[in-house]
Amino acid sequence: MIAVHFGAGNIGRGFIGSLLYDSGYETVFVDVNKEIVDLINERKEYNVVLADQSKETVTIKNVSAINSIQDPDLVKEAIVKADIVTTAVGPNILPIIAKSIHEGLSLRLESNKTPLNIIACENLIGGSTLLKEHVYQNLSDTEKETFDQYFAFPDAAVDRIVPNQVNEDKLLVMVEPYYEWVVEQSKMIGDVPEVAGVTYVDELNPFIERKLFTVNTGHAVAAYLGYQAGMRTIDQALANEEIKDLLEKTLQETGLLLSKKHSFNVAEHNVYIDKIINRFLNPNLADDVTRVGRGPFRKLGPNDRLIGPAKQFIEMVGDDPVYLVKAIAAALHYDVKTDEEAVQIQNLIQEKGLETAIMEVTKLDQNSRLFTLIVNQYNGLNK
Ligand SMILES: NC(=O)c1ccc[n+]([C@@H]2O[C@H](COP(=O)([O-])OP(=O)(O)OC[C@H]3O[C@@H](n4cnc5c(N)ncnc54)[C@H](O)[C@@H]3O)[C@@H](O)[C@H]2O)c1
Ligand SMILES: O=P(O)(O)OC[C@@H](O)[C@@H](O)[C@H](O)[C@H](O)CO
Repeated sequence: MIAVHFGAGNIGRGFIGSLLYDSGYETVFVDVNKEIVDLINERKEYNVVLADQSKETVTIKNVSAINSIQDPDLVKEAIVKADIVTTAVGPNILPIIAKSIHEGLSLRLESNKTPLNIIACENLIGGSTLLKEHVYQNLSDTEKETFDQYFAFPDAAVDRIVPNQVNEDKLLVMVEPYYEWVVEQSKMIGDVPEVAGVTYVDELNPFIERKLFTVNTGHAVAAYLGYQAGMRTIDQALANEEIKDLLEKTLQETGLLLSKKHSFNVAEHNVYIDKIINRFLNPNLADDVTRVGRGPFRKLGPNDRLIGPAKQFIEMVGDDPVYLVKAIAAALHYDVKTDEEAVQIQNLIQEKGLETAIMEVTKLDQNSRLFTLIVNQYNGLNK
């Protein structure tokens, strides 16, 4: 069995590649990072180390890699032979890889008319659906019908904290022991691929919202407040009782929304929240606040981990989301010079003013309740 995986980065090697190997796949990584591609091809294996006291090491074998800048034709040929295609490149890169996927799928139709699932393993709601939209962008109606007959883009939720790697061995990845990969089976085509550790569900929305609005909302709170307080890592940020308290209160807000919207059992959800906070406290991860806070433009997007639950909290709970709004204001203050999106937001605020910046980033209506709450919080009126 052959898996083609776009993105041989932290989650690609440390999570998806690892589960694919466990399931008997030969994995072909596609990446633009020459050093990583060359090393994978030279060694044909890499190590994954668990970030706990055991420091257990697993060697991932049966891997190769293609440099999609140097060898675009090899990417297409790999897609022709693939039994599954997965991605972990970051939401902003999906439109870029869509071109190779489109070309690969078109070539596949000439010689291998078997069903294929393409699964985006990114932190966003409807990631595979978005990828499909980009792949289908320039197809005629007839081509779309043919693609629909053979290809599917089931959405997924992936959860495993993989920090930035600072190892001498450039292929080694240190990962937390915990992981969860949930895939929407109702949107799949053909036989369901056997991937160890994947949970197949009929409806993904409760799972992706539970993950994004707990793990990633919580992470964002720790990162943006931690950064403001001068902390380097997430566990250091949470050693500060005030930040930990704000994190817990924010997750109570998203928990209230999630329980109401998806009829989650409140006690069970609280156990989930505690488990997530304990994962953040793992001192072996040393997860930089700047990795977790990266890309604030995306993270302040209308359906992402901060604005998404805050908007829905107002609509469904019928109250003001106090702590989510504090996190949003902290994200608007995030001014890391090496983060292009942070620089973009700070420039917007300076050049066009706070209100226009909030509208452009969050797409909120300036007459909405949430917009007013954010402006007041940012200006220090809501303590
Ligand atoms: N790291 C985590 O803890 C974690 C956990 C769950 C989900 N995710 C999600 O996984 C995705 C990847 O995150 P990551 O932490 O692994 O980032 P990363 O930067 O470590 O990996 C991304 C990889 O994509 C590659 N890439 C960039 N442009 C490409 C292109 N055009 N074609 C092919 N490859 C390309 C990069 O070279 C890099 O190797 C993101 O959507 C992230 O939200 C991350
Ligand atoms: O990957 P991002 O930038 O969307 O979010 C940063 C972190 O919150 C994220 O990578 C988590 O570590 C991950 O989602 C845990 O499953």
